[in-house]
Formats: sequence, structure tokens, C-alpha cells
Amino acid sequence: MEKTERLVTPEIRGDEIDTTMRPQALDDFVGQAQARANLKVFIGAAKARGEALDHVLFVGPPGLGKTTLAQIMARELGVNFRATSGPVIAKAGDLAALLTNLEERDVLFIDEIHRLSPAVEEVLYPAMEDFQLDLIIGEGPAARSVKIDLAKFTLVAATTRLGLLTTPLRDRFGIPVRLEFYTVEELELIVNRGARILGIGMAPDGAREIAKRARGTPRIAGRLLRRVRDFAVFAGNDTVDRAMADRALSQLEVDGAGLDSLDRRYLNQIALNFGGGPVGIETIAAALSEPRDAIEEIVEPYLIQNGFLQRTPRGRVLTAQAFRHLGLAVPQSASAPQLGLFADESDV
Ligand SMILES: Nc1ncnc2c1ncn2[C@@H]1O[C@H](COP(=O)(O)OP(=O)(O)OP(=O)(O)O)[C@@H](O)[C@H]1O
Ligand SMILES: [Mg+2]
Repeated sequence: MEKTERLVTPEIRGDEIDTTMRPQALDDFVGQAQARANLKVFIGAAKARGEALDHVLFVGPPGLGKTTLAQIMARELGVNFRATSGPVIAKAGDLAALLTNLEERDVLFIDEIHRLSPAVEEVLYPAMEDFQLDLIIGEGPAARSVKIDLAKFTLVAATTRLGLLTTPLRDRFGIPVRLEFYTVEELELIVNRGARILGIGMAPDGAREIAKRARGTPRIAGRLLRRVRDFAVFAGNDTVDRAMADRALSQLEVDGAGLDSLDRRYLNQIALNFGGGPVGIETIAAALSEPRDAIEEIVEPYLIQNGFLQRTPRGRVLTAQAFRHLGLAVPQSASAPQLGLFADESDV
């Protein structure tokens, strides 16, 4: 099934070169105050001891800055940054090749670590724990196992789906870091910084308008900013104000809450065809002709976070706020407060 190309998708799109606005140092990185403060201490301590930093696991929805933080960590540690991702490492030998090329204290970044194959994971365990590689050389009766010592490296891994990680893998990370959606105020700072980098004027109410519609996600803030800039340039404006931002984003079908047409189709589907829920994710995915994974990863987290949707053991349920946002009458059941008791957000 083909994925819908959305302006507000938090995933990186094929047409984007996503690097100009990337912060280079921990102090330029906006938001995630707690994670940043902790990392600062751990990085400082590792540097003072001259040792490799403990392995770090970043968990959170796409576009919140996991890759950016991993790069910043390598830079602050003053070590090399090597990057790969779960689906790219096909064979155990691929990972072995990466690991044996690392120097002392280097950062190896594995994106989408939940997509590593079990055979590759087996190689990763002793590498993370004892900095050793257990390899089988040869086949049949001539096969023998050799141990190779590795440099003491730091694995920095990222996942959008903590629930898909095996427990033994999860347990081998000394520093788990959960990234949260950004506040509107934080996104305003990111939009203003981006506008300066892109060389476009930004009025305070313009930055606020873009920030409000960016779904708590810096990648989306950056993308909306670029599109709004296009509209401004086309209109002959050198400064983006609220009216300009609003006009551009409305034209692009991103509404005042940052919801796009897929979000509204999702909510409408549950409201109109399933009486507000509860309804199972498979049913919704089929009704929308969208892959279930995409819905779970890039549509629902923001809707749940912002009080439009609840996950319950019996399925998805719309909140009163969602009905109001769609301009629909709120059914009696949607306002029942006890629904929250059953909300299951363990894998958001
Ligand atoms: N705190 C921040 N301040 C400013 N810009 C940020 C911040 N975090 C992320 N960005 C910008 O958002 C974009 C996405 O960040 P990044 O690629 O690190 O996200 P990610 O969490 O790795 O996403 P994915 O899970 O899709 O890989 C980058 O272009 C980066 O410039
Ligand atoms: Mg990334």
C-alpha cells in the first residue's frame, strides 16, 4: 500500500534535505530540557574519565530530534560518528564489519533499532556488554568460533517503537532517554531560529501560528516554515506574520490544531462510521486504506497526546474535544470521564 505524502508527516520525506536547520551543539538544541540536562552530565563525566559513554537509547515519535541528538553527542564527546539503521544491517557480518572499524569511544548510531533481525541482535549483545565479537568461521565440522576484541564504543540507538524491542536488548542500554513532543513555546524558538537561517523575516505572531500547527514536532515546524516562506516570497512579502502564515497553512490544509486531511479523515471515520468508537485499529486502517503501522506511528500519537483520541483495550475512542473540533454534536458517551482509566498508552 502506498503511503500518503503528507505535509505534516513527522517522518522525513524523500524530497527533503533535512540538515540546514539542524542544531550542532547541545546548547543550540531547543527543548527536551530534562534529557539535555542528563546527557550533559553523562557526557561531561565520560569525558572527565576518558571513558566511552554508556550506551544510550532514544525513544520517541519521528521528527523529535533523535538523530540530531545522536550527532550532537558524538560532537560533544569529540569522537567519530558512524550511522546505520536496523533494516540496513541485513547480515551478522554487516554489523561485524561496522563494529571492527570503530575506534575507542566512537559513537555508533543505529536508527530504527527495533527492526534489527534476531541474528544480528545476537552479535550485538556481547559487543555491547563485553566489547567482544563472537564469530563463527567456516562451516560444518571445520567451523570454529573466534573472539575478537572491539574498541570500547558507545552505541546510540533510536526507536519509535519501544514495545517492539526485546527485553534483553532494552536492558543493555545504561541510559534510556524518552523524547517528548515540544511545547508551542519551544517550537516558536525553533521557527525563529529556522527563519534566521533561511534569511526570512518572522513576526512574533507568525512564529506562534506556525508553532501551533506543527504537532509538537520540530521536523514539521521546519517543513511548514519552508512552505510558508514560499507563499511569502510569492506574495512579495519579506516578513511572515500571522495572517500570512494562516493563509499559507490553510491553503495547504493544515488546520488550526495542526491536523491535516488524513487526521481529519481518521477522526471523521471513527465519528461517523463507528459512532465514536471503540473500534479496532485494523478496522480503521482498512476503512482508510492506510497501513496500520503508519496510523499507529504518525497519526495516533499526536491525536492521543492532544486529547482527541484515547486507546482503550476495546479499541480507539474519540473524545468530546474531537467531536467539537470536527464541528459535530458531542454524543453522551464521548464525555464519560472514566474512559481515561482504561487508556493504554504503553506503546505510544
Ligand atoms: N531541538 C531542536 N531544535 C531545533 N531543530 C530541531 C530540534 N530537534 C530536531 N530539529 C530539527 O528537526 C528535524 C528532525 O530531527 P531528527 O532528524 O533528529 O529527528 P528524529 O527524531 O531522528 O526523527 P526520525 O525518528 O524520523 O529519524 C531536523 O531537521 C532538525 O533540524
Ligand atoms: Mg532520525
